[in-house]
Parts: sequence; C-alpha cells; structure tokens
Amino acid sequence: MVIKNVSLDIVCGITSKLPDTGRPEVAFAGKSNVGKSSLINSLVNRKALARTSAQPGKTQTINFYNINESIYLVDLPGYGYAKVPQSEKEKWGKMIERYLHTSKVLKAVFLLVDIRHDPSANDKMMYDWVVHNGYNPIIIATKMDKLKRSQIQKNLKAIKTGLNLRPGSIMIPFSAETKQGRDEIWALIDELTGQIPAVTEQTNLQEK
Ligand SMILES: Nc1nc2c(ncn2[C@@H]2O[C@H](COP(=O)(O)OP(=O)(O)OP(=O)(O)O)[C@@H](O)[C@H]2O)c(=O)[nH]1
Repeated sequence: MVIKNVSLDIVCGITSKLPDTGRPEVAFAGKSNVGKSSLINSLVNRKALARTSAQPGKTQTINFYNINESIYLVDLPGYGYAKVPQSEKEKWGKMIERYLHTSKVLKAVFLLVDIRHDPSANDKMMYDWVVHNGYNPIIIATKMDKLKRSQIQKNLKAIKTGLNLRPGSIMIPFSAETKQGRDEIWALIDELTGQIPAVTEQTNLQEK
C-alpha cells in the first residue's frame, strides 16, 4: 500500500454507536503498552498520528484510521492495564466484543503480543475471544529489536505454544524501531482487503 492520505476519521467511546464505514477494516488488539500505537504510526509513516507514550492504558476508544479513502485501520482499546478499575475493563471488553460482533466489513484481527514475554492470561483470553467471534487472529510479535537475533525463533515458538495457535496461523515479528515486518504486514493487509499492490512492487515481481 502506498499511503497517499491518512486521517483519524472516527473515535468511538464506550457508549458510541459503532459506524458502518462500508469499507474493508482490519483491527488491532493487544494489551496496554504492547506497541499498538507505534505499529499504526509505522504502518502509515507518521510519527504521532496514533498517540504513543510510556504511560500505558491511554487508548480507551476505538479509533478508525482512514487510509487513502479505501480501507480503515481500527485501533481497539489496550487491555490488561492493572491500574484501570475492573468496572472500566468490563466496559472496554463489551465495547470490543460489540465491535467484533457488529462490523460487517472486518476482514482480519491482528493481535499484538510482546516478543520478549510469554503471553499473559489476558492475551490468551483475547486470542480465544477473537477465535470465538469467527476470526483467526494474525499475531504480531512486537519490539523484536529488544531481543538478540538468536532468541527470536525461540520466543516465537513460546508465543505459539502459549496462545495454543491454530494450525496455519500467521505470526509476524515486528519492530517499530527498525520497521522490520512492516512490509509483510502491509502485504497481508492489501491481500485481506483486496487492495492492488503498489506498481513498484508489481514491477519488482515481474523483474524476478
Ligand atoms: N524498542 C522498541 N520500543 C517500542 C516498540 N514499539 C513500541 N515501543 C515503546 O513501547 C512503549 C509503548 O508503545 P505504544 O505504541 O504507546 O503502546 P500502545 O500499545 O499503543 O499502548 P496503549 O496506549 O497503552 O494501548 C513506548 O515507550 C514505545 O516507544 C518497538 O518496536 N521497539
């Protein structure tokens, strides 16, 4: 995908009516601080379109990013932040569930997990929940620059086991620092949303 324009079009709070965008959507879920905002900024080549900070638990809305007036990247609220009261967590959970249930144009759910750690109970719950709603989550293992190269495969295996991934599941290691994994994620989004790959990519393929 060549990013021509991008804007934060719709922000949904807990009680907001969810939009019917009519365009293909892909959603991003993950626990607070996993690097979701950083991933979205990296995908759209912006430094701070999605807010990032060292302070977890900020993203409490469902944010719809309009890409080229053709697809939406949907940023779901981060879960699992200990300081958020239980009642709030339940509301966010319901909001995410409502979205997964009602979107008619959701093509895929990307679940972000930190490559350094075994999946948490919340990660497992989220994975099972997305599966239960009829989607096969695509796993993005974030912050890969924080690991030595030799550790990456071992940790990916631990995530696969920890989440009990279904056979044939896709897992992509990613770093917002080095942009490793970015092109692979875009190629998948393009495929899932029926976008035509960039002309340069087609040319490269023909040259091979
Ligand atoms: N080294 C490194 N740091 C990262 C990476 N991605 C995110 N971070 C850092 O991790 C912290 C959290 O990143 P965010 O992108 O704000 O995480 P988030 O998942 O959007 O957080 P919430 O808003 O709490 O849901 C920030 O300090 C980022 O700079 C990465 O790939 N590599």
